[in-house]
Amino acid sequence: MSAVAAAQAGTPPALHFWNLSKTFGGQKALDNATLTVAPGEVHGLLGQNGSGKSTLIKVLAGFHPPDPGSRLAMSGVEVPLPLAPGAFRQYRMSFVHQHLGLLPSLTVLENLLVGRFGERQAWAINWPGERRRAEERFAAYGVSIDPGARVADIAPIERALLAIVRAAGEISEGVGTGNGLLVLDEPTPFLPKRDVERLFRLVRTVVGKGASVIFVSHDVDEVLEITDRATVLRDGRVAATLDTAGASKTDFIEAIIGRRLAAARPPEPPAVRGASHAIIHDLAGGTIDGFSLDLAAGEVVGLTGLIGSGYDEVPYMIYGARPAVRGSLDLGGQGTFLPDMTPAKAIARGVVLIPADRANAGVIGPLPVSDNVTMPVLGTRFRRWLLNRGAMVTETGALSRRFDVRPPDPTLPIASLSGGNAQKVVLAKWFQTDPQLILLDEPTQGVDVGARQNVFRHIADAAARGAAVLCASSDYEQLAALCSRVLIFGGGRVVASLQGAEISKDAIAERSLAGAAP
Ligand SMILES: Nc1ncnc2c1ncn2[C@@H]1O[C@H](COP(=O)(O)OP(=O)(O)OP(=O)(O)O)[C@@H](O)[C@H]1O
Repeated sequence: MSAVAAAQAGTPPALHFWNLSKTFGGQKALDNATLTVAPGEVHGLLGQNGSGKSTLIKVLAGFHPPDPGSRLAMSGVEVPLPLAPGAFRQYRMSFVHQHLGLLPSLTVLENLLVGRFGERQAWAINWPGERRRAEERFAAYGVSIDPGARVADIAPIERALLAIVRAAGEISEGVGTGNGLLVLDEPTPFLPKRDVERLFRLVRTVVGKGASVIFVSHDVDEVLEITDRATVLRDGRVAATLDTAGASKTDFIEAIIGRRLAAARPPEPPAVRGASHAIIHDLAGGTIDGFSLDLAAGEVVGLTGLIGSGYDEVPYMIYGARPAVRGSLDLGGQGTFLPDMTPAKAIARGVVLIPADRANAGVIGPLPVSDNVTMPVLGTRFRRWLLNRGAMVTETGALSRRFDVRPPDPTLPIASLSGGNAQKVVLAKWFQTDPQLILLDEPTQGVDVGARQNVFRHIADAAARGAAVLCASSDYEQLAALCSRVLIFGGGRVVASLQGAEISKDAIAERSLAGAAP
């Protein structure tokens, strides 16, 4: 039965939140929100960075207590709030977060059983029997993964499928009323587009077995493809609940950003200009086998390809964060042998890296935004021998406003910002140094459709001020919006190059797939 048909037939919703509010330090992250998920429905949860999506999920997981007066019912039965941590299990809920929660050094089977280690000693587990059960479980969900493989050795898509099968298993083995609810909190940004379809097939199998799914995402195309309905949050309130089949991409974007799409058109790619500014010669290491590139000042060059093609290793090797075995970087006439490069040397030469994994590599969570932002320019913030904290906060406040960080309060710990706003802080932190060479890895991952334009503008501005930009990304639309040249990798080498008017989302996709062909 379809979700809408079930709702009409009077079946109680799998989940019904109402009067849901959550206040942090006087600010409402959720403001009287309502969310209704029908049985067997895939329900999208969308909204700009900081709109309250994660807060809602964390209330459900028992991580945040909501404000008094908030109400929740599961399968028609009211549930007392706040939920205790872990209590979600007794309501047949399970969560898959972006980082999947797997232990890479353990096998697939051990990861499936890890929850039982608390109940039983490892020796008391019947491993051959469990392996058979795991194979049956994978087969029931149409997934093929070797239970004996180490999680570190399987592909990212297989890790995502494993995490979902594990979570779906927790639901089906759980007790309580209803058929269960699986929460997928941005499960796709680390996946190449080609693999997302496999993940969606699994989601359809999960709902086919009767469970409901909440799908949190910034990707409107994916939401249009996989959801039955979607709720859009804006500033903690519900801006719209849309029936996906009857809604267009424009309807979604308008509900998310509260204005028409026209204002959100990407900027024209900057034209190539100027003489050589950064020359990378014969870089090799990891998957990369001989990469050379001559970048002009003001040029934005994209690097892409399928997973495993090596394009995403290039920025880290130039920065000295991954070992190179040969190659050189000539920047403004000064040469560096890349096997000797270190991040400290790179920064001293005006090279900055904005990593994809910013939670681990980009910021120090417990420190205030101002401390994080000041790190690269700390030497300029001393007055006599004392750190001028007042200037730090004032400068960071101005930068936060320029980069549209919300809320623009430099004294907040960066861990309390939403994911997309933390990304804007990382950009502000490095762009203030007026770098010569900017290395980006998935610069708008987790950034909403509105703020994405802002990030593009800052990258284009930095290029216009004379920096050269190298941007590794699997988001072809983003590359088409940003770059004057796109290099496509296959097997560690550049296999195709697109320039100017040749660049489009479809042309990049086509060349990437061709690059992977034997
Ligand atoms: N622990 C916290 N302390 C203080 N404020 C918080 C905390 N967690 C979230 N907030 C604030 O609540 C608001 C909603 O944040 P939330 O993380 O729910 O947004 P989001 O929609 O998930 O954003 P994103 O798409 O960027 O992940 C933001 O203004 C955020 O700064």
